[in-house]
Amino acid sequence: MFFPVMTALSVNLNKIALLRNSRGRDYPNVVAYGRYLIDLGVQGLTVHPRQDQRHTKDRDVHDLRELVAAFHGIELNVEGYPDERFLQLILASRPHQCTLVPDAPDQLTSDHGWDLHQHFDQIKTLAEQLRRIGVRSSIFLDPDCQQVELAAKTGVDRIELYTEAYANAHAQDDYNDTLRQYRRAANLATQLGLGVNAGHDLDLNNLADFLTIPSILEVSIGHALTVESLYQGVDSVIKQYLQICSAKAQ
Ligand SMILES: CC(=O)[C@@H](O)[C@H](O)COP(=O)(O)O
Ligand SMILES: NCC(=O)COP(=O)(O)O
Repeated sequence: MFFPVMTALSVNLNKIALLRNSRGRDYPNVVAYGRYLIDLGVQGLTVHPRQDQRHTKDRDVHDLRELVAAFHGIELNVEGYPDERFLQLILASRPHQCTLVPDAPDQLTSDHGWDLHQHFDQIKTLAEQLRRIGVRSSIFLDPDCQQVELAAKTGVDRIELYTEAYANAHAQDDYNDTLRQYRRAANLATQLGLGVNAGHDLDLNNLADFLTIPSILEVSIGHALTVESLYQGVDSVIKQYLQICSAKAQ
């Protein structure tokens, strides 16, 4: 089984874009902020341009694609529901990774993974389309071994484990059973040849315990990281995340 030396930190810029959008001018500038994060050492940037464009907009994807192209090894991960608009955006911008999320148009935030009993053919077709254009595919998934087995048969490259249930259990200080479920799903995915990412509600308090699962290739973190940066400053917060993500290298 392949275990990464360290987990890549991909910072989700949605909440930076939300702040920008609230005043109708380009401040904070999402690309400048992304550049600042790259200089601090993050390995990736994530955006989730929702159908209503209330956070990151399609334009941001193109601008960030141009930014990361100037940095060797820095990846852009674009997440979203695969409607026609989103797929055209992926085709035009060619990010390193596209994470498909089963969001409804009016969804407040992502709150479930794909049900592959229902959407197997759709995901199989999309995985093939993404492979053809050279974009790594990932799908947002609950930590459910049946879903992981189906995911491996769709041909996707990776899964992103939806971690809200883990984060909630961790906040209650009662997370061992839940974490075991994630560990089982991650181990099975790795055995079946899938890469494993994770995200949603991860934060400085719960990440280290989650990364005791050795196979996590990438975590995408945005909401809590932005709030923590308000309290502690972004330089310090990113430094702490990078320490946690590289702890297994020591
Ligand atoms: C798929 C996922 O968990 C994230 O993309 C998360 O939904 C962040 O998006 P919001 O910032 O819109 O909540
Ligand atoms: N894929 C998860 C993500 O990008 C960020 O989720 P959150 O940290 O904003 O909950």
